[in-house]
Amino acid sequence: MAAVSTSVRSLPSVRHLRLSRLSPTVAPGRLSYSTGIRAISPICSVRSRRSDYRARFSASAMAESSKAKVEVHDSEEVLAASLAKYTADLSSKFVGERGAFTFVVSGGSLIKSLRKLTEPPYVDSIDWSKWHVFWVDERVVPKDHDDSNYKLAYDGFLSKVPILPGNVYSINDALSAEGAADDYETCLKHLVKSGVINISEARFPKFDLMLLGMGPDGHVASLFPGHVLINEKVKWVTFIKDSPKPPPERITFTFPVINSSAYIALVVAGAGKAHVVQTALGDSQSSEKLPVQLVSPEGELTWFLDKGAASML
Ligand SMILES: O=C(O)[C@H](O)[C@@H](O)[C@H](O)[C@H](O)COP(=O)(O)O
Repeated sequence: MAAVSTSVRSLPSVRHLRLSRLSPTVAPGRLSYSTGIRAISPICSVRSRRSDYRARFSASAMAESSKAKVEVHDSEEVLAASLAKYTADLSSKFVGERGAFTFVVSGGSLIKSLRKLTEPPYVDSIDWSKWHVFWVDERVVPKDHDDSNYKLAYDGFLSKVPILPGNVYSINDALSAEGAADDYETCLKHLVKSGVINISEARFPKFDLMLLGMGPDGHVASLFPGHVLINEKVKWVTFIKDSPKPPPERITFTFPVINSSAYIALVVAGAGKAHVVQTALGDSQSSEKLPVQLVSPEGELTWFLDKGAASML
């Protein structure tokens, strides 16, 4: 762990490590705020023409994190409390600045870690009416299927807070994987146009906060190690039909979209992922990066780890 220096805040249960990583070229986010939010239909059924699938850059040429914050918590319970405060603070910042808060979730154990947001004080203090909810990836199954990330988020989070149903942007589950990816991208384009979602200088959607889980193989969203999709540089949303993690058919945001985010939280708990956390945050010499190592937002990246996940750092 060269290149890691410790700067600890006074919170008793939290260890903050400030990482100074390799490339100095990735500047901290310059946020641009748009106004004039218009309500639009959450049903994103307009089809777009797929642009060519062009992978013009190799994954290893993508930017690496210039800096990331790492929080290590005594337990997943404490992690969840910290994640709730972090999210609530960003919600209030963005609602104050731009009148909306665009919030992206993944599937997996992350949703359980959002539970503190559904309890006091946050359930009462957050301005939920300004929230717009998206998925960084989704399994192409019906919304009432046990594998659905929408169902997971609905059961564990959305059904417990007063977010407007019209501000929840789930996939059209009547479409094929390819169709659902096109449809979701078109939906994002409408929301960028109407000012709900910010746009980055590189003309990708710039979400206010994206929460990512990480798989034990280092995947994020549905971007898996060694898969061609990690090189996608043009599309906003793409699809996979051979996901190594079941179910096989999914749609996923691409790295240019993920890395346009103003804030990203990588939420990882459990000793089973300690090895990959060590690889991701350590001084890896390998030229082939894991997907999680390609998470390098324009804005701020914070890792939320419990002791188990951080045990090899
Ligand atoms: O739909 C999915 O499968 C995901 O969005 C995926 O990227 C998930 O976040 C990781 O696999 C971590 O999942 P766990 O936290 O459950 O291990």
